[in-house]
Amino acid sequence: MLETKNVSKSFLTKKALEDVSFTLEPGVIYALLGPNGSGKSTWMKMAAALSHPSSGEILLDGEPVNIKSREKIVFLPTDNFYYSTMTIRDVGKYYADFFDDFDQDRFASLLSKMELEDNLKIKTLSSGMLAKVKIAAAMSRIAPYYLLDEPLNGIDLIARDEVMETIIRSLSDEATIIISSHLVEELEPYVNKALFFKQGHLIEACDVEELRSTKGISLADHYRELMKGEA
Ligand SMILES: Nc1ncnc2c1ncn2[C@@H]1O[C@H](COP(=O)(O)OP(=O)(O)OP(=O)(O)O)[C@@H](O)[C@H]1O
Repeated sequence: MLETKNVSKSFLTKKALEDVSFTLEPGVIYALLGPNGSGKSTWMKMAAALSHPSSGEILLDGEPVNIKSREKIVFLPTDNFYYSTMTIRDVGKYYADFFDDFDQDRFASLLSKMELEDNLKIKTLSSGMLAKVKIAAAMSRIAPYYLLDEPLNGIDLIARDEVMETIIRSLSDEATIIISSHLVEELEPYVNKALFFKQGHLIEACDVEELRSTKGISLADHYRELMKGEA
């Protein structure tokens, strides 16, 4: 279980997150939604043990997340962390060296689904192609938790659905995934639950199917309602 308990995070005087609590359940696909600067990446980096809460804690199976928890938590950050001279094949080797759970065959198959040749150099890729390589590498790890920060950035409209399907198909039934994105409509068909951040607060957690059946509104419309007044 991945539990966020009363987590706050400040950068000097800026409060990026304030008293946020929620638990990610196994086998659920979550959308992490909120306007720019609402704290989504800040939470992901802390859950990936790349930074620490100012107060509160994030617990993986009862223990505060730490370097060791990276074995169970796959994190896809927004920035590019590959060397420009690497080929896509080198990216696979680099992951295989770092992570025992990295599945080279799955990486090859995901690259082929996304029509990427593994002899291409990182510096020659378009931003959409690079985004696909990052997704293929992350989803080739076999882990219980995946945290994807804006994975669809740079990917064209037509390819987004294919990429989302590739992500979802790569998951085992028990795996938990949380995807942050501003592309609410694109995420909607694939997610079970949504967490809404606004100005550093978790303002709502909802079940997407329930939203449609009881309120008769889409996730995107619910988002618009909740974020009214935001720039
Ligand atoms: N290293 C940092 N130093 C100072 N302030 C930071 C730092 N990282 C984040 N912040 C601030 O914390 C707040 C939350 O930022 P965060 O990146 O988590 O938002 P976000 O919801 O991921 O935004 P976006 O959708 O634009 O990516 C913002 O006001 C941001 O300026």
